[in-house]
Amino acid sequence: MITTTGLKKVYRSRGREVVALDGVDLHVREGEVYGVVGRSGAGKSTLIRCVNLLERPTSGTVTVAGQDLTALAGGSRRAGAELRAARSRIGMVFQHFNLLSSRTVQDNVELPLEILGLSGAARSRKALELLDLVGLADRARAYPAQLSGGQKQRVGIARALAGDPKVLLSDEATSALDPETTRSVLQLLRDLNRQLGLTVLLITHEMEVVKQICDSAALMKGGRIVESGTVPELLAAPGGELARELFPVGGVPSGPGGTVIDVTFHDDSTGQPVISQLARTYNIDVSILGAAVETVGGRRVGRMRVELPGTFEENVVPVGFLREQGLQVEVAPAGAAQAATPEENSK
Ligand SMILES: Nc1ncnc2c1ncn2[C@@H]1O[C@H](COP(=O)(O)OP(=O)(O)OP(=O)(O)O)[C@@H](O)[C@H]1O
Repeated sequence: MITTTGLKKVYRSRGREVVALDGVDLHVREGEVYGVVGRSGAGKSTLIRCVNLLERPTSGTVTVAGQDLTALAGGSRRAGAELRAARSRIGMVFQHFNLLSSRTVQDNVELPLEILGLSGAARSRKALELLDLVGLADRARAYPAQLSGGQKQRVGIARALAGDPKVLLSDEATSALDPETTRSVLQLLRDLNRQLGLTVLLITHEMEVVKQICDSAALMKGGRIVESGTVPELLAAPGGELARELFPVGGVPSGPGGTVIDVTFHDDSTGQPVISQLARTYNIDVSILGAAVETVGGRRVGRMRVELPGTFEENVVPVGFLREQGLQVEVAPAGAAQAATPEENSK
């Protein structure tokens, strides 16, 4: 649904060059919620602004719903008619809501419809429908100053949906909200994603956002995507930074001579007594070093770090047994597992 290839953005200011995007290849599938995370300055805002061409990339292409936006005329200051039309099909929500304080809630939602040239009656009908969808039908006549932060963001979301977009971009939509309001706004985005088949690309610096609603995620550093994949894939990636941050599980090995493995299990296999089966079947002592079960993207995911006696070679069969039970097994990253060599880590 959204594809960028070789996306590069270089800002030039006062004779200095800043490479904000350094060759970003992003692929967001239709109907998924995709989160881009990274520290301040990683290039997240630039990326999202390049996706709807609010910022014109220095090079590379952006395709949304099969249309190459970079081929359309115009840019950040003055977009051509085709680009304006394409943009109206891409909704965007902002961290600070960007509502007009002098307009009522309903009039804020009607604004993009005015620009699209809808008649007064059609605008009003559509705005009320959208406010109902975000749970604010009774606040249509209120002004932004009379709303809570969460309600303001709901208005922002209703306004973003005015052009019936298939794609919604979210620029740190929950960063200004408290944790409880954050959860309810994220739940709304998830519901809209499912109900309307909306593809959502969001940027955030909060791992909780990825945990709660993302199907896929990417980690940005220095203008590049350094890790990406579906959330289950990321959780299973050995030593992956996103996996560690999404779902930290620690545990110190008892000493040298053992093999430390991280076992990840999903919905079906949570609650199965696989570790005791392993110990019984192979008559080995299994030490559990750390474990946790969490809900990530609406699915129950468990992770356990266990230590098996002996070298990795001696444990090939027990590891194979765990994999046959549908579990993802990776040799724990170096440092945790003294017995593991780099080759073993990549097995
Ligand atoms: N208009 C601009 N002119 C010059 N440099 C810019 C401009 N916008 C962003 N940059 C620089 O580009 C780099 C990436 O910035 P960007 O805002 O995309 O990062 P970010 O990950 O979104 O960070 P934050 O969460 O702090 O916004 C930074 O070094 C930033 O200083």
